[in-house]
Amino acid sequence: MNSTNLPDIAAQTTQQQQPLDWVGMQGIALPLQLAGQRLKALADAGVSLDRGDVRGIHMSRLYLTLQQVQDAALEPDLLKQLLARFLDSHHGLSRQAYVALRGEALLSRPALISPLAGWKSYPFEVRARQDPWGFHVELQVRLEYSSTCPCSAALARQLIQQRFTQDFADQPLNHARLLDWLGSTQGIVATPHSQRSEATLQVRLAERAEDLPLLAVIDAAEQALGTAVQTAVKRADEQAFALANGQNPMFCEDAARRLHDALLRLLGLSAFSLEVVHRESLHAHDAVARSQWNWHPAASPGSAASDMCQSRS
Ligand SMILES: Nc1nc2c(ncn2[C@@H]2O[C@H](COP(=O)(O)OP(=O)(O)OP(=O)(O)O)[C@@H](O)[C@H]2O)c(=O)[nH]1
Repeated sequence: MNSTNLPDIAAQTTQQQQPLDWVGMQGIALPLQLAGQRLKALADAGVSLDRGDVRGIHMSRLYLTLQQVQDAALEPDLLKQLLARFLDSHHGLSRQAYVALRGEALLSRPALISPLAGWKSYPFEVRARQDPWGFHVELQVRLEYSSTCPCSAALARQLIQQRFTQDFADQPLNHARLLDWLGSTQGIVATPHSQRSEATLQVRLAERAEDLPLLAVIDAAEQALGTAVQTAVKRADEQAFALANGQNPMFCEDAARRLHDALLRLLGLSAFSLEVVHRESLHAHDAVARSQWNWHPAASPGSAASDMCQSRS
């Protein structure tokens, strides 16, 4: 039996006359090539159904077209071609096409001091949309870092000062004794708390961006934060990490501002939105800060262009 003998429900018309914003499939398993690796990903693919009288879209056409992304490095141009094919396969039915690809990029990260390295996983999502107003790509990535509470650090320093006053009251300062004291738990009587923290960065690419800036965004963010979680760690690396944390205490507000500045300096973006979550060890709840630049929905006519025109202030 060939397909012309099979009932085609999608081709039927419907009385309801209701166009739909998004119709498609979610959670399609797919290999991807990104950051020089072949990754396991999940994809959502869809189109608008602008003909209110048409019963259904052609799911299989989107599914089969999607298979083409596995053969080349994931770049904006590949996504643009993919969405153009989605629309070609739904000519007369759809004016908007969407794809979202989620996975985890495994990147090798060096130790702070020792000549070692290890792997770190960065969950990411790439979202692309083609509509009558243009082509839009967004990249989202999540990364982890350590944040030491600046208030706790100041409170700990105060306790250390008080202990010093107590232990050395009315005594001439003796270098050797002071050195011993500093190296003892007696001396450093209190330590600040720090916590594993998480930043989620969403960036919208400028119209003519040629690459997906996954590595650039991660590197800029980790540099701005200064205390990204580590992979391979020997004692020398842990000591360097302790120094980095001590020199770099931050509230969630500090982390959000640093990331905002870092993303503003990255070229090739037309907008971004970020959130930091400090999973507090002082509290049972999280401290959270958000920031954004130009991050309004780019679905309306002219908004993508106005994204491009706004100055980075
Ligand atoms: N539109 C639509 N299709 C669905 C849904 N759930 C499952 N499908 C199935 O997806 C399959 C593929 O649909 P089509 O792409 O229209 O398949 P086809 O008619 O053989 O392919 P074309 O000839 O290219 O249209 C069909 O067997 C549908 O029944 C749904 O909710 N909506």
